[in-house]
Amino acid sequence: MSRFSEAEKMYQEMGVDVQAALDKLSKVKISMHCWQGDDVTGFDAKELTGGIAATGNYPGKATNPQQLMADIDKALSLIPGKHKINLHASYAITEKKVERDKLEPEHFQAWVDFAKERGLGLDFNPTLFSHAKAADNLTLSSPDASIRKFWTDHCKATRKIAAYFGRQLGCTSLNNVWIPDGYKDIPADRLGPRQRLKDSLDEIFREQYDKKYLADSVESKVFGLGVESYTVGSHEFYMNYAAKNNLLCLLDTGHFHPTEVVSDKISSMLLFADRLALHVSRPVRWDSDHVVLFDEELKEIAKEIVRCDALDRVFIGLDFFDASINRISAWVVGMRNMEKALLYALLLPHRELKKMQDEKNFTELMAVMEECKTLPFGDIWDHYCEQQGVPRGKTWFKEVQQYEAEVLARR
Ligand SMILES: C[C@H](O)[C@H](O)[C@@H](O)C(=O)CO
Ligand SMILES: [Mn+2]
Repeated sequence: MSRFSEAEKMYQEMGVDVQAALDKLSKVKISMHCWQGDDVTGFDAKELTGGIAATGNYPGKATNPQQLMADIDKALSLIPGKHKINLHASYAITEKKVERDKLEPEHFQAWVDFAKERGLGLDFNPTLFSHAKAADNLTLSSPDASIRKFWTDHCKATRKIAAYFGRQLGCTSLNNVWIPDGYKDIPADRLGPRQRLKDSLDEIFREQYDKKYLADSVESKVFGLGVESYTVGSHEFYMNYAAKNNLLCLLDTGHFHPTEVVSDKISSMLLFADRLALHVSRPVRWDSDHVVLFDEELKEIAKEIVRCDALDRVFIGLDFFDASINRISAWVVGMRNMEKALLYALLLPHRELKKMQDEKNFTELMAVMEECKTLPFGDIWDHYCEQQGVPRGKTWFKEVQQYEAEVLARR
């Protein structure tokens, strides 16, 4: 009997249908963020601003579209499943400089072709940072009407581009608005900037697009570097704005107070909205954007999505940028871990566990939950990787090492 068959039998004894779990996982699309490949630099900017920072100086980062695409290809060859690539507007591929408020779908045609050839989806984000007009960390909430107009036009342009992605690829594109706006020190006026942000958003979202192709989300944050005292786009602001305007609320796991967990928010959000978006990251003491590990909170997030039967209602995207390690390895570890967490969650006997909770059988609930932790999960995961034609175990790392020696080290 193979290790997989033995493992499958053990899961069956717990009441879990392994084949059904593998089948469900193979249909999940995770959005892999392009910006891990070049430390959020983009092709139209020089310096990363906006209260976020990529720290480290690992050699071999992508510095042009060809390199970034080649690196994404390498990473995807080591990740099971068919996924999406998450782009920022700063990754437009243009012959001459095109200002961000003038971007059009054609400036992303190379990405559309790239995605089409590989059967991938594309998600999108306006880039309201790393730009002269965002120098003070004031964009959509700026007191300067010309600055607000520039960024409002930019966001409108990105909605049009994302809708184009959705139509071209036959896969809904999520366009997520995140802005760096805030103040370093205690503000004299909290309402004004939020009122201006609300007005800008009303203008951005005025035009209606087919929801089959475009999903709009807004991402909150608790604080950023240099804007420690006040963030205009707070969680309360965006949760209310999204609910009232039928948009998706995007929860970034690094954008809450350190003892707050996104896993506990998912069920509440899904009770009141059709769809939810996530940026899965790993905050270490703050919004540090470390690579996602197969840790307790990641498992808990995956469990909540699965328990709510919401795999088709939650847009799962990754958001981290570690410049201190091999960037392809960072992608592969994060993506494989997100998938591992989903598989782990799909392999739990949720109905039985829920029944124990409802019957106040908390002793057995704890005992069974603990037993589940030592089921031979790794054998099922290895089988899934083989089934999907990617290396299992740590064999993928050798390929990263080889790519580093042959490609990255020569840049
Ligand atoms: C580059 C991303 O859009 C950015 O990380 C944003 O999503 C964020 O999380 C800012 O802290
Ligand atoms: Mn984010």
